[in-house]
Amino acid sequence: MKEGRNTAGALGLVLGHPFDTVKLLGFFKGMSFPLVSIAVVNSVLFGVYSNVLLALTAMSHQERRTQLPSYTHVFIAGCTGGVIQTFFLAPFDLIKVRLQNQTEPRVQPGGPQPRYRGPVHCAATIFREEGPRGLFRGAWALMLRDTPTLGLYFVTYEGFCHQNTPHGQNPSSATVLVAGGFAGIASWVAATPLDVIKSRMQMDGLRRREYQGVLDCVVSSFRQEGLRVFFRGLTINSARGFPVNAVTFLSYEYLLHSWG
Ligand SMILES: CN(C)C(=N)NCCC[C@H](N)C(=O)O
Repeated sequence: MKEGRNTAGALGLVLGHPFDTVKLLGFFKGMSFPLVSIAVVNSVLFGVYSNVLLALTAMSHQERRTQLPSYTHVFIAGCTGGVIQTFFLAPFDLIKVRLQNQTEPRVQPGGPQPRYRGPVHCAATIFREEGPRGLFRGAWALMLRDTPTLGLYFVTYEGFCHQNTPHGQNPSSATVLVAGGFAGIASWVAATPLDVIKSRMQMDGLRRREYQGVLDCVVSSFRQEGLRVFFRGLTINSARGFPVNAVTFLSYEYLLHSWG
C-alpha cells in the first residue's frame, strides 16, 4: 500500500515536472529586458557616484567609514550619478513605459498585431516612426526627476548607515538593508510628482502631440486633474522602493568589499 503511494507520488512528480518547468519559465518570462536595463543603469549610477565621491573627498570607500564625507559631497556625487545615468536609462525607461501602456489584447492567430511586439521591436518602431531622438522622449523630465532625488537617495543611505554604525566599523547587513530601503522610499516620495510627468511625456507623440514641454505638461495635468495627479502611484512606488533598494545597496556593499 505504502509502496503504491510512493510510486504514485514519483509518477506524479515525473508527469508534473514538465508543467512546473513551463510554469516557472512563464513566471520569469519578460525578465531579460528589465535585467539588462537595471544592470547597465545601476553600474553607471553606482560607478559614477563612487568615482565622483572619490574625486571630491580623496578618500577610499574604507577610509570613508572612519571619516564620513560631508553630506554636500555625497549629494553632489549622487546628483552627478543621476545626470549621467539619464542618458542610459532614458531609452530603456521609454520602452518599458510604452510596453506597459500598450492596451491592445494579446496576439491572436489571424488577429491584429499589437503595436509593439516586444522590447526590441518597440525600440525599432520608435526609431522608425519618431526618429533617433524619439528614443529620448521624456529624457528632460527623467533628468529633472532623477538628479535631485538620487542626491537625496545617497544622503539618506550614508546618513542612516553613519547614525547606526559604531565609529570606524562597517555597517552590518541589517543596517545596509534598512538604510537602502529608507533611501528608496525617500527618493521615491520626492520623485513621484515628476515621475507622473515623465511618463506622460514619454507617452506623448504616440498619436498626436499633446504637450509642448515639461512645464506645459505640469500645468495642463494640474488644470485637468488637480494637485492629486502628482501623487499618483506614491504608495506603490514606496512599497516597491523599500525591498528593491535594500537589496541593491546590499549587493553594492558586498561587491565593494569583495573587490577590496
Ligand atoms: C527616481 N528615483 C526615485 C530614483 N532614481 N531612486 C533611486 C532608486 C532607483 C532604483 N533603481 C529603483 O527603481 O527603485
